[in-house]
Amino acid sequence: MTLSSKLSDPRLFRQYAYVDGKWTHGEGGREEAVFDPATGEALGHIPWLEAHQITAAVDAAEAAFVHWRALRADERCERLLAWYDLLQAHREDLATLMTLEQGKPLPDARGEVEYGASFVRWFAEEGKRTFGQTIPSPIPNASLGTIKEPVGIAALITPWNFPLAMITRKAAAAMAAGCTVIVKPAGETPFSALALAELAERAGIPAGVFNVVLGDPPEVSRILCGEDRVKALSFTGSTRVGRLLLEQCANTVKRVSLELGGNAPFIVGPDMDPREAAFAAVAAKFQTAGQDCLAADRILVHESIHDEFVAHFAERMAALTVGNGLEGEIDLGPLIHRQAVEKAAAIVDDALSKGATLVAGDQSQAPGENFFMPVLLTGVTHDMKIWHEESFAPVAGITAYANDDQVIEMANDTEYGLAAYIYTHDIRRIWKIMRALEFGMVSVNSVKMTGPPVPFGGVKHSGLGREGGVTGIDEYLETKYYCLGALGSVSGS
Ligand SMILES: NC(=O)c1ccc[n+]([C@@H]2O[C@H](COP(=O)([O-])OP(=O)(O)OC[C@H]3O[C@@H](n4cnc5c(N)ncnc54)[C@H](O)[C@@H]3O)[C@@H](O)[C@H]2O)c1
Ligand SMILES: N[C@@H](CC=O)C(=O)O
Repeated sequence: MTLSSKLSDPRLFRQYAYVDGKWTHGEGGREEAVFDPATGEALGHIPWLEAHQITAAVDAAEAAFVHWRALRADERCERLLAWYDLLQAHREDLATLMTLEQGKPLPDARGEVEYGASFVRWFAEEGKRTFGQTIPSPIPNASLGTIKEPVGIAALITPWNFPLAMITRKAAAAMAAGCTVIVKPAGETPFSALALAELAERAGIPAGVFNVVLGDPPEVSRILCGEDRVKALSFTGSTRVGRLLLEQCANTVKRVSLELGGNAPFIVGPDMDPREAAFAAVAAKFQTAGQDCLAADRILVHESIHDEFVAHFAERMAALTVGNGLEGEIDLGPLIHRQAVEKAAAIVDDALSKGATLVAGDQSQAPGENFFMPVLLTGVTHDMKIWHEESFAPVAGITAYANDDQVIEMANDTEYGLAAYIYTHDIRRIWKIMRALEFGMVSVNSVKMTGPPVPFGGVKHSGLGREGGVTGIDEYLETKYYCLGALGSVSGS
């Protein structure tokens, strides 16, 4: 059964790049297979564009920028809202495409389509609020002020774990600001990006405004980062690659926003109900099969409730179902590829070799070579990989702590600073710990913490800038100051 036959609208399944409003082959004959991580079967192929074709995408985005920026904000808003409506109308097909290429269970994929679409709607409206300022002038007979203007072409390089929402969270903001975009999705999950392009075209978004290029990642980024005409780079992905891209953008002094890796602590206070906290921790750990920048990587439990918490955590974890995301009632799909499984196994082996205890996790039960059964470790310590590395896998590491000062030090003991969780009902403890944590986002007594109004982003090695919220569009805007002199005497200036 072909992938197209699984869609009610087969034209959403595209196996070409999308440049200047045209579906584009690679002229060098290079291509890459895309696999269903659950079955290992090839879903299709995508071309790798040649260097001159990436440059042609910049040419197209440059030409389109002139007209796109000239539209009124409400005209851009109309087209973005049309795109939003089409994302909603095709949610089922988009979710099916996503589950097939990324592996997440269908309900999670539907949720991501909704999540991704919500950024399009949010920024469609935000684009009408790019207000400037008037400034009381210290200069005689002059009027001063500022105007917000689009930076120009934005290159957007995105990951495979949220293959649709990580694109729309960037592209919608950039396009609402009046910018044109060149998206380079992850090779593991290109079809969600290409379906976005198909629906952008149907929404009346002009050729050259939303482009999707495909190719060898280092080669593509070297071209886009080295292009002086590309004025902004927004990257979501690993800290390792984020560092590379930041360096590559230095010569052209681009606006750079980075959404990088996470290593979230999940802190449980002594006043918490152990069962309630444990069930929340399972949800925070195993979301997206642990392949989530917000996944709870280090679970820090007050010593007074540690053993009860571990028992409830193990009970809830044992009830999780692992399988093909297209099947019903699945909690965890596969990891994205075999290397991810091997990395997860290495993190577990490293922890055990350094004294951790394996409470649960039997890989012999895995239903396929890309699956990794949930693992629960206790006694995790500072010297283990699981403490410092983003596991990006369904591996939970729990350890006990004695007091608030100690848990703050433990939580901050990482180069990452994206998200952290605190579970306690003591308001003084909440305020003390939240203020002391070195993280961009802190969620108290809630696993769910994101959405379009949220300034999403991290500190330390988890990134630069914020996406979403009322500041996300600023990543794609310049502030131009003007001084209108020799106006003759005007009152109040
Ligand atoms: N902070 C956030 O909002 C957020 C959201 C989702 C994922 N992430 C992070 O993304 C990572 C998982 O995604 P991933 O595996 O796709 O990340 P990755 O860094 O391997 O790849 C991300 C993108 O960069 C490209 N890329 C890879 N190597 C490159 C290179 N050498 N030069 C240029 N481009 C290159 C990939 O093709 C992909 O498009 C995790 O670290 C996760 O925490 C962060
Ligand atoms: N779950 C995150 C994506 C990171 O992996 C989000 O909500 O943006």
